[in-house]
Amino acid sequence: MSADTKRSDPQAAAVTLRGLGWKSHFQQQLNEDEALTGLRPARVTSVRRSGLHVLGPDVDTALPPFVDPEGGDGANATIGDWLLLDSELPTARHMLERFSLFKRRSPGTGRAVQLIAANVDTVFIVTSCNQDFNVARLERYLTLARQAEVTPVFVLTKPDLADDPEAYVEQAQALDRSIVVECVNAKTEAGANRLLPWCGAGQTVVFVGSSGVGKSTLVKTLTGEESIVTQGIREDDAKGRHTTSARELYQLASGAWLVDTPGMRELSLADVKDGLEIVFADLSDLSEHCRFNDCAHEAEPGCAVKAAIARGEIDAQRVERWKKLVQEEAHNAMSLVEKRAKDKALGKMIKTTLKGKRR
Ligand SMILES: Nc1nc2c(ncn2[C@@H]2O[C@H](COP(=O)(O)OP(=O)(O)OP(=O)(O)O)[C@@H](O)[C@H]2O)c(=O)[nH]1
Ligand SMILES: [Zn+2]
Repeated sequence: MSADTKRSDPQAAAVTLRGLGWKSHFQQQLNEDEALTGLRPARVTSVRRSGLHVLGPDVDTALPPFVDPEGGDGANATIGDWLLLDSELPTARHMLERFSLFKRRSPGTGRAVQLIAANVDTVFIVTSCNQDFNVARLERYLTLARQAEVTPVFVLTKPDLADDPEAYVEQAQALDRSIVVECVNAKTEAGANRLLPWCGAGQTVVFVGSSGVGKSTLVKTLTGEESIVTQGIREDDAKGRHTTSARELYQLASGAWLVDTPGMRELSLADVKDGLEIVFADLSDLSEHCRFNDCAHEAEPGCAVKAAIARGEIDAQRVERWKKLVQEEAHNAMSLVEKRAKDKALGKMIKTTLKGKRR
């Protein structure tokens, strides 16, 4: 999204737990653990190297980075997380269990997991009714959404520039009959307002999609001109100067919270095994009937996938897209060390083969 996207100031409106996205999912955790009594919930609205910013009904402050002592891969508090604060200082004591999470592998550093955003309700997967429309890309975003356990909504923009927008809607819908497909002219208020059902008070949403598909245009309308507009919050940098930094979680006119972080663009297809099994459930089920456990569905005998293609029961192109994503996921999920070892082994194998040929 372009930097001139207008931001409403979360401090402007009265802050309530529910308005911040508090749900029974979180309340239950409080109720079930006596040790948490008396702690105050606040939501992480921004994450920097220097620390977090949290917002709650009676708190709006910077905090040092928080790592939940219970540990694990996802122990760092990230944007959208709920923390429980000590009433005095305030200090973060506990992180509440998330209901959804976008994460990625940081490139080049082996297995380190980077958390992008937590507790997101809806991901708007935006594409246009033109050459940007690409079924493989939609499947890729869908896989990321399913992995994160966030409800996907397809948003098809620029119908006003297309001869037959319905054809695009039909193609998107065919990917998954259970997903809502909205076809909207992003430049009109009526168009953007079609997204309001997912943007109620306390909902958390995020937009993904290629550059130029209309994400900023939609957000501008949803931000609303009448709300107090800022470019972010002022923070002192190390040299004591005021720098303006955008918050990564900010509020739309309807009361929803928008995740706006560059991390969303850099999501890679690592660790999306579950996502792939949901998006391509029919194909993974089918592959369980292949004779070989590790069937690549190429030329193996007894391949159930190939057989189903031959009988005309499944779409061969979809199978190819699935195989490509599965391969990409496996490659991304490998650590750098494993990748190097694999390359080395391959190099050795080629050398030996060449030697054998020469002989
Ligand atoms: N005619 C028409 N133009 C649109 C529509 N949606 C977006 N546009 C135009 O497409 C251009 C790109 O829109 P943006 O909102 O900047 O796209 P973006 O997805 O935010 O792009 P990035 O900021 O690069 O990620 C702008 O000139 C918009 O006015 C639409 O539904 N109809
Ligand atoms: Zn097979």
